[in-house]
Amino acid sequence: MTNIKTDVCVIGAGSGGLSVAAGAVQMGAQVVLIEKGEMGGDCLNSGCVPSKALLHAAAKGMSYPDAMAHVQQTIATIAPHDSQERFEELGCKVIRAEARFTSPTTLDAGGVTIKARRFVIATGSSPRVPEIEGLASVPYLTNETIWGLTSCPEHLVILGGGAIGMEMAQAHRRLGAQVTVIEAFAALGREDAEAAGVVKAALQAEGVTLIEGKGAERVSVVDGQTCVTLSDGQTVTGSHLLVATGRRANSENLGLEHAEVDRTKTGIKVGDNLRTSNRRIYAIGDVIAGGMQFTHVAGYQAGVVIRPLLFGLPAKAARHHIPHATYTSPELAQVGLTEADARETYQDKLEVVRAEISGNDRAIATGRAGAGSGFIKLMVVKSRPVGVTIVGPDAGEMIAFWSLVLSLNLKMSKIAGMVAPYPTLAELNKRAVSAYFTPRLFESRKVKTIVKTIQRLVP
Ligand SMILES: Cc1cc2nc3c(=O)[nH]c(=O)nc-3n(C[C@H](O)[C@H](O)[C@H](O)COP(=O)(O)OP(=O)(O)OC[C@H]3O[C@@H](n4cnc5c(N)ncnc54)[C@H](O)[C@@H]3O)c2cc1C
Ligand SMILES: NC(=O)c1ccc[n+]([C@@H]2O[C@H](COP(=O)([O-])OP(=O)(O)OC[C@H]3O[C@@H](n4cnc5c(N)ncnc54)[C@H](O)[C@@H]3O)[C@@H](O)[C@H]2O)c1
Repeated sequence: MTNIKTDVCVIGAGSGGLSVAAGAVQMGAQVVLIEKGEMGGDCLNSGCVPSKALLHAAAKGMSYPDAMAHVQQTIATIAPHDSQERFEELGCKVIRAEARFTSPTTLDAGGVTIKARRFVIATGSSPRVPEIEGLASVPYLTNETIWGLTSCPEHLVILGGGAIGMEMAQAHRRLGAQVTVIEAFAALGREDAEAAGVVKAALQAEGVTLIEGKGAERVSVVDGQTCVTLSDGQTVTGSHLLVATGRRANSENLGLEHAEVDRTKTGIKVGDNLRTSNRRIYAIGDVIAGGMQFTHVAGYQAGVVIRPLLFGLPAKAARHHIPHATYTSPELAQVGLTEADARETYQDKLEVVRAEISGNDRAIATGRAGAGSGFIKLMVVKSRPVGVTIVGPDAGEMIAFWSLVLSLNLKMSKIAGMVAPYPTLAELNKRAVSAYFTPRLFESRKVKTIVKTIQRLVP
């Protein structure tokens, strides 16, 4: 039995855990990093990276085996950055075992007892498989197993029209599969409804069948095909079933009861400072109850907890400037409040301004400005943006600019100082800001009177 004493012990070597470990060790702390599965976590091995690689391969028209080879190649290229070797070179002690707390200050990992001044739980999440009659006894895929397919499914039935469901639907349709998405409520239901509508229409135009507002009641296998019976009695039969109905925090089996760390059904409870009910233990990333489950959020939170972990300084995680994007074509990106949420919060104080992709010269020149190609929408309150929605080409790239705007709480007049090179999609940002000033400048009697007066006076 080995005993280790350390400054910081990080559980989980995924997006959040790796960032904390790298930051802490490079600033001089002793760090133990524990991982029970693959280094790199969900994002590298079964989430962001393979899904974006598959979407790319599908857009390029690759064959299914070539697309899956591209997925594996992409993972292999990025993997060294997240590897045990790299983290050991940085100075971390890496233990490949399952961690379990044994007391508020100690945990066990594969027979090693670790006592740490501070712990960071970054154990992520797993697919949430709903309780549907028959589901447990049929073969189904999740984001963890779909990457093992070697030939294109004939008909992929997807349960859940969230980010995973819609990205996988488009990729598989483009790779040649028939695809049906079954969504109990509304597909991309947390997004701006109008922007989600643009994505849904694009997928449907490519041949994806989208069934909304009907839950799956029963699943069975008939003649080797998977048969899903919906709440209205309709049946959908396909060759493969992908379950993409949300995530479940990996907060069980951690021995949290021994560590005096409180959790709810949806994950570990933390305050704005990301501290759990045990003041020595922090939690970041997907494992947090009610958190935003994205890689860049886990990374951002890692940066936030470094302050109290290493310097004993207070720190607070903000949410209002955190963007996210769904990488379908067109992409859908959001930061801050959607129009519906902003309307509820600010009512008639809210101004919404927008610009259409169809009017953007770069989009026109590159054949991406057709009907239904998308838009940018700014939600403005007292001359400051409180939310931005972009649906269209490269929306995920464009939203980063607005994250800075919201983070600095910039006024529209300041943002108007930005100049985008011509011709770029980024000009759309400027166009939306102009739309805010157009009525104030071009439709104002007061401005016209002032200009006329000055023109009479200047020599
Ligand atoms: C299909 C899919 C696509 C996605 N696409 C995107 C995207 O495009 N952009 C984006 O921002 N986000 C995306 N996400 C979300 C993103 O993957 C997660 O938000 C991110 O990985 C969370 O990071 P994390 O550090 O909290 O957890 P993870 O990266 O999952 O890491 C947790 C690690 O902890 C380990 N672990 C768990 N329990 C223990 C234990 N007891 N002991 C030791 N180790 C343990 C796990 O094995 C795992 O390696 C996607 C997710 C999925 C499923
Ligand atoms: N581009 C990205 O950043 C990206 C991509 C994929 C995943 N992710 C992250 O991973 C998370 C999980 O993705 P997800 O798509 O699994 O979850 P999700 O919560 O985004 O969507 C799940 C969908 O499944 C539906 N659903 C639930 N139970 C159902 C049932 N029984 N029958 C039919 N529909 C049902 C829900 O109404 C919901 O629309 C995302 O919320 C996001 O945080 C991010």
